[in-house]
Parts: sequence; structure tokens; C-alpha cells
Amino acid sequence: MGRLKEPNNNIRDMSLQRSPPTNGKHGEVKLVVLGRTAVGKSATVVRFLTRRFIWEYDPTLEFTYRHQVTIDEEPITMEILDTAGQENNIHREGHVRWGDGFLVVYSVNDRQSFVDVGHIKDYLDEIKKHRNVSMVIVANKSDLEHERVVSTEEGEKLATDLACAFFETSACDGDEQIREAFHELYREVRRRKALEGKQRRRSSSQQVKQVINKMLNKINSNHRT
Ligand SMILES: Nc1nc2c(ncn2[C@@H]2O[C@H](COP(=O)(O)OP(=O)(O)OP(=O)(O)O)[C@@H](O)[C@H]2O)c(=O)[nH]1
Repeated sequence: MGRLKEPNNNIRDMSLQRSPPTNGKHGEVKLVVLGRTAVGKSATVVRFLTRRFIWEYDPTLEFTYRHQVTIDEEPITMEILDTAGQENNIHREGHVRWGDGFLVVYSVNDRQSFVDVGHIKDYLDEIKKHRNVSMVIVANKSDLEHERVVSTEEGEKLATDLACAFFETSACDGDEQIREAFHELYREVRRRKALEGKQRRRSSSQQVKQVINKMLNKINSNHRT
């Protein structure tokens, strides 16, 4: 996230912890917030963490926050990387490799930011080698109805095409949809990891069966000779 400019630099009062990214443990999830510059990534993260809206940010910096939260009665530690949205930053390989899930933000008054969502998804697929990328789409600045150039229906259709959840939000007006977007992203990561765990167990039990079959075949052929 952009660092809060003076005199609004009160973020420490809200018991947030900025921290270097870690490698992730059980009960921890690493989420990355991506999107074109000025779509409201920092405002969205700050709204989620503090339930407050703060107008001014330094747009060039990035931060990781650690946040304790209970989702579906499960205590979770979220690490949230708020990226800076300059052109080349949405294509930062390190961010993508680090993250378990991606909250991709566009702004309803910026069509190019909407177009970028598809490019970001392609990039995530490329880096994650098409292994079910966990992603949600957030259409921000819904309070700016008079400036809207991307309809809700277009956003919903894109989310259907990309097989991910869709939330229309205003970091300025409220936190319910933003909270739901982060929670749903966590659930999506949890579902994907459970699925991958099952596939791994299935393939390792298949390998054991193959080894046993080979041994039995060898024993049988030794008996015959
Ligand atoms: N009206 C309105 N303004 C918003 C909303 N969210 C963010 N903004 C404003 O949009 C501008 C950009 O917000 P940021 O949160 O800094 O955007 P960002 O995506 O983090 O920007 P970069 O760090 O440059 O990538 C700021 O002036 C915010 O006050 C919103 O929901 N509604």
C-alpha cells in the first residue's frame, strides 16, 4: 500500500503490523492485491483492516500487512501485500509466486483498469502454470455512479468467464462487500489447497501401488524360472 501521507499517518494507532513477507505456515494465507494504478487498492486494504477510509496515499510504495481474522470459526493470519499499480508492477513475478490468492481490483470509472483484469489473469495463469489460480474481482468506486463507464453486468460477465467471484465495492462508502471479498478469497484458497492435497495423496498412493505390483511381478517371474 502507499504509505499514508502526513498528517494522516495514524495507521500505527490502529494496531496494524507492517511486516516483510514470510513463507507461510498452516493457518496462514498470503493474499496479493493487484490492479492498475489509482483504482483504490490501498483504500480497499485499509478499509478492510481498519474499517476506515483515508483519502491520501503515497502511490509508489508497497507494504505487507499481517492481520488476524476469524473466518468460518477458523482463526487465520492473513498476510496482505498491497502492490503499487504502475504498469510494470502488475507483472511482478515475485508477487505472483509469493501469493496464495489474488484480489484483482478495477475501478468502475476507468475502463482500462477493467481491461487490465483479463491481462492480469493471463499473467497469473502463466506464472502459476495454470494450476487453478485463486482470484476474486473487485469493482471499486461504486459510489462514483455519475462517472461509471463499466456496468455491473460487464463485471459479472467477466467474473463468470474467468470463473471467479465478483464484488462491487466502494472503499469510500462501506466495508461489508470488501470484507466479503477478502473472506471469499481466503475460502477459495482453502478449497484449492484441499483439492491439491487430495490429488497429491492420490498420486502418491498410486506410486506405492505401482512399486508393489512391480515387486510382485518380479517375485512371480523368479518363481517361474
Ligand atoms: N470516490 C472514491 N474514491 C476512491 C475510492 N477508493 C479509492 N479512492 C480514491 O482514489 C485514489 C487512489 O486510491 P489508492 O487507494 O491510492 O489507489 P491505488 O490503487 O492503491 O493506487 P497506486 O498505489 O497508485 O497503485 C485516492 O484519491 C483515493 O482517495 C472509492 O471507493 N471511491
